[in-house]
Amino acid sequence: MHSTNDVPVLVKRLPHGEGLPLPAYATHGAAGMDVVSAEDVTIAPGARHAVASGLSVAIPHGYEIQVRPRSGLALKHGITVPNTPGTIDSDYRGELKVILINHGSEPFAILRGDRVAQLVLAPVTRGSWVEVAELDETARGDGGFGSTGGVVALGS
Ligand SMILES: O=c1ccn([C@H]2C[C@H](O)[C@@H](COP(=O)(O)OP(=O)(O)OP(=O)(O)O)O2)c(=O)[nH]1
Repeated sequence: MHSTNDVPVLVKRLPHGEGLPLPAYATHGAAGMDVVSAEDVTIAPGARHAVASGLSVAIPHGYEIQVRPRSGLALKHGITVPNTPGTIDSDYRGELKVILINHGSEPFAILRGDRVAQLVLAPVTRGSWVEVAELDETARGDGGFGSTGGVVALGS
């Protein structure tokens, strides 16, 4: 594997992606690269759309790309990624798409070139199952789903 600070990712522009900027980090410390839309589309309130990026990629084995929402769009317009984080597999060669849902009350117009989401390159740890008849005991046991306490403000 390459240094986790600079992992080359092969990217191919599709015909409808010509002329658009590649996904890019907006600042030196940004975790995600902003990705732009390759299409004009309006998402009605409550509707979903797989937004074209105009790109296909070949991520090195051992990595994935996570498609995450942009907080500004979420806060101001209710636009988010319903499958967040979307998973781009290292063996996927189709077009990278950004699934967006409009939780707002107004139609949301996207213009070609608008930054719609961010892409986070991340290492993947794969596991393998070890099947056993019994698991070890712990103090938590089967407690979950709020077993350690609720929300103070709600008195629960
Ligand atoms: O936000 C996303 C999520 C997925 N994909 C592409 C890349 C990914 O590698 C492929 C499959 O995604 P996923 O495994 O999440 O989809 P699935 O519904 O399980 O379909 P499949 O049976 O094709 O794996 O679709 C995107 O372009 N954008």
